[in-house]
Amino acid sequence: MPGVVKGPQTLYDKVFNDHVVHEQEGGTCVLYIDRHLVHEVTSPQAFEGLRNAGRKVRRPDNTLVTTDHNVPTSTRKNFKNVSDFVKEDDSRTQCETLEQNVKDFKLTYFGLGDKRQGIVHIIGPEQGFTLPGTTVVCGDSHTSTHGAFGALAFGIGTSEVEHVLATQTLLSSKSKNMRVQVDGELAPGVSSKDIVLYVIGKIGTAGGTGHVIEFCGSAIRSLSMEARMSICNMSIEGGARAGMVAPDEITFEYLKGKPLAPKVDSPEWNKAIKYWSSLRTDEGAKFDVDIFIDAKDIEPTVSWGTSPQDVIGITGVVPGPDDFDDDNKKKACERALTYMGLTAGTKMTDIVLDKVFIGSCTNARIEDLRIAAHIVKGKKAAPNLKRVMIVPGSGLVKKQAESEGLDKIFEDAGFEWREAGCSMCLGMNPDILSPGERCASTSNRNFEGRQGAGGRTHLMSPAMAAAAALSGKLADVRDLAGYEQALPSAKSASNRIESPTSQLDEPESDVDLDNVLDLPEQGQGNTVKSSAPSSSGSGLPKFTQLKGVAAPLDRSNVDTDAIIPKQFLKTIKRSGLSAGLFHAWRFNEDGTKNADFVLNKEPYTNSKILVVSGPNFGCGSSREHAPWALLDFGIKCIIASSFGDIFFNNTFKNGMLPLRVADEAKLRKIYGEAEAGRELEVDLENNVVKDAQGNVLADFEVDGFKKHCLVNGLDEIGLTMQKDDYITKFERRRTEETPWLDGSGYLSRHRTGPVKVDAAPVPKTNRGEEKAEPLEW
Ligand SMILES: CC(C)[C@H](C(=O)O)[C@@H](O)C(=O)O
Ligand code: SF4
Repeated sequence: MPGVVKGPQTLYDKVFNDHVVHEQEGGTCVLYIDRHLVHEVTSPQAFEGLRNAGRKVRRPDNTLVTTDHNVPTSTRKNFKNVSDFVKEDDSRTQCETLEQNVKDFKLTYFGLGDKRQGIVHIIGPEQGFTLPGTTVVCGDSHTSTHGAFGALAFGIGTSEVEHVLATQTLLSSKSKNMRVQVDGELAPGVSSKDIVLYVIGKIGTAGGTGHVIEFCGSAIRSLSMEARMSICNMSIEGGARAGMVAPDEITFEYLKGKPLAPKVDSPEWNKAIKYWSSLRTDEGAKFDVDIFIDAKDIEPTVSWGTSPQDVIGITGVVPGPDDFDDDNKKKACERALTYMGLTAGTKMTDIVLDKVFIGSCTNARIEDLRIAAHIVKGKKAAPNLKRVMIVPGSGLVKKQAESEGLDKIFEDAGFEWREAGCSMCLGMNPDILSPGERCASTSNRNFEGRQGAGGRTHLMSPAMAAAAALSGKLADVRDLAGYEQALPSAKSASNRIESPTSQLDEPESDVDLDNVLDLPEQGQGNTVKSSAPSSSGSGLPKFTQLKGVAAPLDRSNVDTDAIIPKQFLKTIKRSGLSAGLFHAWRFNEDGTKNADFVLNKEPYTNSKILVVSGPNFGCGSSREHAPWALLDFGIKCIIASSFGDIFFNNTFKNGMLPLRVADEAKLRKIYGEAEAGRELEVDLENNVVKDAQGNVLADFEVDGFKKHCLVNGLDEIGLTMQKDDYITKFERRRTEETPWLDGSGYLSRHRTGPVKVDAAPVPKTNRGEEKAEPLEW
């Protein structure tokens, strides 16, 4: 059976195995994708790729599009269209490009004129687009959010967005299993955000690399779906591409009445419940890593530094380099303190703030807003704060909050009540921090410059952010009278947004609905005409040997925000991105080059290779702009002890080689050569790194299939399309076994029923059970 583990299986094993279309020797699988979410930042180049190759979107009915990152959160009262509404040229171009693509490829779209618009990870669950046991992807690292439903959900780069649009599959190999078990009762004032910050503090931002985390234990089971989503959302901050929670009654209750979930009590619903109930880890299943946490050890937790692992309980003090053993960590701590303008030993509650942001895909759901409103009711924002923003995660969250009067509570307290979008989580729209400003934020990343160049972020829960807004400093929510009632107990956690059924037939869309269908024409998909030839197996320049200058970079945990900050993500092209490479490090504030940064020094201005001293290079965001920027600069190979999973994957798609050298001594030797300004040679055919004289410095391993593609310059989409028969067969079976996954259920006036695939009946086995022949790539 392809990809199937013999014996007891984990939740992840089950969902993965159920989606294997085909497995080839070496473990690379064609994995079927049930749900594809698309937004404006990571899709333009993917649609362009489809157009250039004359390819179609294979399953428009399983694709849902919205705009969230670039959108202003100012009032939409006078909204007519994005062209007039979005004032920044590059943001507007991205929004307009998305709408053109939606029209051309006939996709379901929630634009700014539609109440269902919102952050992509909020709208999927809200609509029932996210369902247990599905595979969910998006060109966005926080796709891990959807794992809260027992879905296998992970972020992908733009090349993979194109791959999914074209084939409804991805090429993937099995990850390892990691279990994070949190048992016991949470102390009053402690919420799911504190759990996940605490976990990341324990395992580190690379702790989950190469793994899928299953969150379990009594503390997790007691949480609402909203709270579970906040936890899975931040799995990526713990290095894991995906986090999962086994679906249960709380999950099923949440899904009842959601527009795209099967209709409650219908035969489909009953069948679905039976299947969903089987999605739990078998007794005795093996985890590669096990972490046990006692819920009572967790206190309200906040971040002090510039990595999500830099966290501490609110009663603690800012740590200093002496608190760490590891050299890389000492250096990182020093850097973080300088950036954050903090002194070791300062009490966390003495840290004075400039702004508070309650929003993002981590914490902008209705439950989050209810908690924050409960804390601030009848009180006022501290006078020292320049701004307190509440940004609901979606139009529906906003509507629901307004129906409960939460907007009034916030406005009476002096907070701003905004429209839905990503907003100050990363500031691709006008909501940003000014240099040096300090913000209490319910978002997920505290990277340098994340909320605005020079801005300083402290991560925390909505309850803690609300408390901070009242005191003007970081604050302990437990010092406020009545705080216990703000945080919902598990029993009261049925915060379902009533399904806006009327909107199904009458969406308030700003796109011409006659051009927006939700179904492919009888399995044809929607093609945009192009004179270019369709699929072929080749496409990228070949990578065999690479000889050149290697630049030493003395950093650890380099996130992709640092490799290329958000302002450079507004392009709709893949080229010209070197201008943004390491922007905050390479350039001074006045735009001149920082003479101290390695890539500005000779001979490194011509580097072809980057050697990084610390681990976890390319962690965080899924932006493929990071490898594009490196490549545009001339860097084709990065050598480090470890990499963020999504970045690692993205580099291969661009004919680049991320090279893992785990052996510390060997990496130090390579780094030494780079420091001395000597050339290196990376010989992929023989799997070795050599110095300029040809002496071998290290050997390395690369996945066989990935190497094959690099050495031969193969295009994975073309290769996968050659396996169309297998994909079609899988889809037929999917229609038989999980019919609720066909068709998206929107715009019923256009619907004639579920997607019909003229399938010969297939035997009722678990999907994926059929033995496939190895792919001959
Ligand atoms: C724009 C997108 C690629 C990015 C991500 O992948 O996470 C963004 O959502 C972020 O949070 O940095
Ligand atoms: S992390 Fe922030 S920017 Fe990224 S999807 Fe979530 S809200 Fe948007």
